[in-house]
Amino acid sequence: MSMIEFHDVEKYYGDFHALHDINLTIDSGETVVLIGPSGSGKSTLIRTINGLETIQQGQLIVNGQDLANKKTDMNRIRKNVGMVFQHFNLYANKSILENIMLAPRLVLHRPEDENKKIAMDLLDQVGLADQAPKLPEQLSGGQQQRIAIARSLAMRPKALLFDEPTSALDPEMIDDVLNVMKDIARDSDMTMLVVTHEMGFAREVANRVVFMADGQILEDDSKEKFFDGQPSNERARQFLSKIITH
Ligand SMILES: Nc1ncnc2c1ncn2[C@@H]1O[C@H](COP(=O)(O)OP(=O)(O)OP(=O)(O)O)[C@@H](O)[C@H]1O
Repeated sequence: MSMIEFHDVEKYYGDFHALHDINLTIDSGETVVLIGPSGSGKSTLIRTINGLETIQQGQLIVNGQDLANKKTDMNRIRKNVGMVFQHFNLYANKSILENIMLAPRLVLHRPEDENKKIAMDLLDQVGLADQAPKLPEQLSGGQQQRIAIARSLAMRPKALLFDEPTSALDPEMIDDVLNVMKDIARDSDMTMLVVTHEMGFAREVANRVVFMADGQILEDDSKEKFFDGQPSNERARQFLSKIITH
């Protein structure tokens, strides 16, 4: 079953044509890595999926709902599709535990005891149970990003979108975050779309690699074809050789 379907999607920022003729289907449970040069439209594409950006043409179906349909309930989409940002976006004046418990309490009306148990289990899963009472600023960037992932998971979404989750982190913190993401990809039936230049992550857990440039999808391959058989698109090949040698 498909979780996300783009059909002939076009997106403009004013006169600027940011997404051209996007056709992409992501099945439930798949992990797809989206790569491409800076400014190619990766963030724009990922942000259309939970309605942070609107599209002007084509059809975008998420969890069976057509986002162009005015009757579509965006809150329901966002309950099912979580997002992890480059800069964590934690609530600065709330404790780590409260950051995780807030949305399930307000949106899902999850009972307090159950909410706390789920939050503590998630903190344990990301290796940060001892940080529960602290404020975000007392944690490192890598720890904050693991909290942001736990916060998304607390909503029990069907899909998680990651927009360059490790690119604001010091190098020594990147692996801890990637390991949490790899565990989710391997051990759950979550659908994951990940914008990242971390090709080790793609090699280990992605099902597919999608390459974008100039607002278009130029390559959409299985991981095996992308890394072993080489992408057929020349720009994708060049991009791959650059990021892997650097
Ligand atoms: N709100 C906006 N208004 C106008 N133009 C925008 C807006 N957001 C993005 N753009 C433009 O759309 C293009 C695609 O941007 P986007 O952030 O999606 O690319 P990206 O591939 O994610 O880049 P990066 O890897 O640098 O984050 C860029 O040329 C950018 O300048």
